[in-house]
Amino acid sequence: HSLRNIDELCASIVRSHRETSQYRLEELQALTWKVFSREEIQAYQSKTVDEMWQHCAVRLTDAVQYVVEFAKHIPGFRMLSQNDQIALLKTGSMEVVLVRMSRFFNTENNTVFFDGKFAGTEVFKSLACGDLISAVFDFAHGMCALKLTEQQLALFSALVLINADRPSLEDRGRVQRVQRSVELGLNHILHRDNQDSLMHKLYQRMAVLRSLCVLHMEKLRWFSQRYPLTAHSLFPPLYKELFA
Ligand SMILES: CCS(=O)(=O)c1ccc(CC(=O)Nc2nc(-c3ccccc3)c(C(=O)c3ccccc3CC(C)C)s2)cc1
Repeated sequence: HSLRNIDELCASIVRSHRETSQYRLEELQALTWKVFSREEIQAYQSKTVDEMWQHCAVRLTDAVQYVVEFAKHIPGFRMLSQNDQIALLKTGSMEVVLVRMSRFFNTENNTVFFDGKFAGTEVFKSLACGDLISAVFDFAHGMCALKLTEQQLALFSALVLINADRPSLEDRGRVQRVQRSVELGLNHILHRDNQDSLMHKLYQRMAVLRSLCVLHMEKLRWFSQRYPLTAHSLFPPLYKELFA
């Protein structure tokens, strides 16, 4: 890998991240003061469990669509077989959504961007999965503490996605080669920013992400057993394809 290749790799991943982010950082930083009123919070809390799950699943699926676009522009991702691309997205897309969402987390009042405003954990009460919600908020706090730049976040997101340890990969070797080049890119960016120490913290974040997504799948299984109609007919197809 000549330095030129690594620079080009980083540039294309950063460009793809920028072009597939639903919201720009400055856009949402201007919105952090917009929180939900008592009446709006009441309205969310009086939704039934399946209404709120469906409401969130639609937004989550929207965010996942952008991550699929991001993946398609990562050099080497399109060279992988269709099955391997799906396998990586099946397990990685939710993780990248969580990494991206943590950019729009207001640590001052512990709120996350949701439905156009910033929501505290109480907004999600009717989901009946408080442990998942608090784990997501804790993860977002941890990510904010690292104060990643958009470029570092772009390379980290690509590394979260291109993971050769994912289950049911056909050509693990080829995924390893793409993963290795993305790792070199992230190392290069962190070294250039004089933040080599961030690398091991980012690997710790990846371990937390994996446990978060296991929790998400467990809750989804619990939900679809309890509300089979909603899960099978009202959830967005992509959500079912990737998470069910
Ligand atoms: C991701 C791209 S982005 O531009 O950063 C972006 C783009 C769009 C938005 C707006 C948005 O859709 N926010 C959502 N927030 C939450 C949420 C919810 C509970 C706690 C914390 C955040 C959503 C979820 O549905 C969610 C997310 C993680 C785990 C669990 C769930 C609940 C599901 C499984 C029923 S959707 C925010 C940020």
